[in-house]
This record gives sequence, structure tokens and C-alpha cells, in this order.
Amino acid sequence: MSEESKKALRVFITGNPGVGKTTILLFLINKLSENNYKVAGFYCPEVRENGRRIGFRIVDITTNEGDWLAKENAPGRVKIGKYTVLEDSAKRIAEITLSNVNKADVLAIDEIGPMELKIPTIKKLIETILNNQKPLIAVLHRTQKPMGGRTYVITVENRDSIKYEILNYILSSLN
Ligand SMILES: Nc1ncnc2c1ncn2[C@@H]1O[C@H](COP(=O)(O)OP(=O)(O)OP(=O)(O)O)[C@@H](O)[C@H]1O
Repeated sequence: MSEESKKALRVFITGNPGVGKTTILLFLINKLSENNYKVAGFYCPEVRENGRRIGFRIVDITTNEGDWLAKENAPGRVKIGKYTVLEDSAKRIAEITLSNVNKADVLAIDEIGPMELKIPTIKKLIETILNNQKPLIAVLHRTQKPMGGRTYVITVENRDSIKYEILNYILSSLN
């Protein structure tokens, strides 16, 4: 066994905006579920209304339970640009994710980026997941420093083939 495979698996997916990082993460989560691995974590999709972005949600991966993370023109203390963080609903989903972390085989985050790290509840959740010794797959915003483990840079040219390379690496590390 190599030194790398003795440590907890850490896979980071990075690349330019819109290149297909989330699509690959969801592919990996589906394949892991098909192979009977339990995945816990969260993602933060944008919400559009009539084509315009009005905010973000936070969704727990295990249960698919989601709620508002930040919304424009909402009352509240923490602002991310024109969006206000909805702390109560963000906290509720973060707590669901935390309760699923203990039961999971693999942890997943989409994504570790400047917006997520500016929101106290999400920053804490990311730190808790990063400090956990379970295998982790995370989308890393291109502005973040590499975090050890293995980092895959997604491009339009490699995105259709690299997902199988990442899957094979994960499955062989978990076995
Ligand atoms: N392999 C692919 N082939 C064709 N279209 C793709 C592929 N992967 C992703 N897309 C499309 O590109 C768009 C962006 O994909 P995705 O959200 O996965 O990118 P992302 O890198 O996570 O974006 P962001 O930087 O906004 O988080 C989506 O509409 C998706 O359907």
C-alpha cells in the first residue's frame, strides 16, 4: 500500500466557472450510491427567477432536504454582496448535514469557495467536514489554495473522460 492510500482519501475538483465541476461531483455521488456507499455533505445551488439570480439554496446530500442560504432583498445581519444570508434556514440544513456525517462512508462538498467561507454557518460546516478523517470529495473554487490529497483540474477537453479516472481512483482507494 502506498503512503498516499494509507491516509484518508481526499479528492478535490477544480477548474474554471461553468466547466462542469458540479456535474462531475454529482456523477461521482451517484456512482458511489450505486456501489452502496453512503454519502453525506451539501451543495449550494443558485436560484434563478425569470433568468435572473435571486439567491442560493443549501441542500443536504443525504436527504435532499434544502432551504434558503442567501436571498436578495431579505432582512438580516450577514450580507454577501446583494444577498442576505438566511441564518436560521442555513443553520437548519447544516445541522441535518452534520447529523448525517457520522453515518456516512464518504463526505462531499460543492463547493469550498469565497462565498461559502464568508457565511459563518457554512464555514463551520466546511471546517468540520475537512477535519473529519472520512474520505472526502470536494469542489474547490479556483481561488482557493490546494489542500493536499489529489486535485483534478477540469477542462472542457477532459471533462467527459476524467470523471471515470476520478471514479476509479476513489473506488480503488475505498476498497
Ligand atoms: N460534460 C459535459 N458536457 C456537456 N455539458 C456539460 C458537461 N458538464 C457540464 N455541462 C453543462 O455545463 C453547465 C455548467 O455545469 P456545472 O454546473 O457542472 O459547472 P460548474 O463548473 O460546477 O459551474 P460553477 O463554476 O458555476 O459552479 C451546465 O449547464 C451543465 O449541464
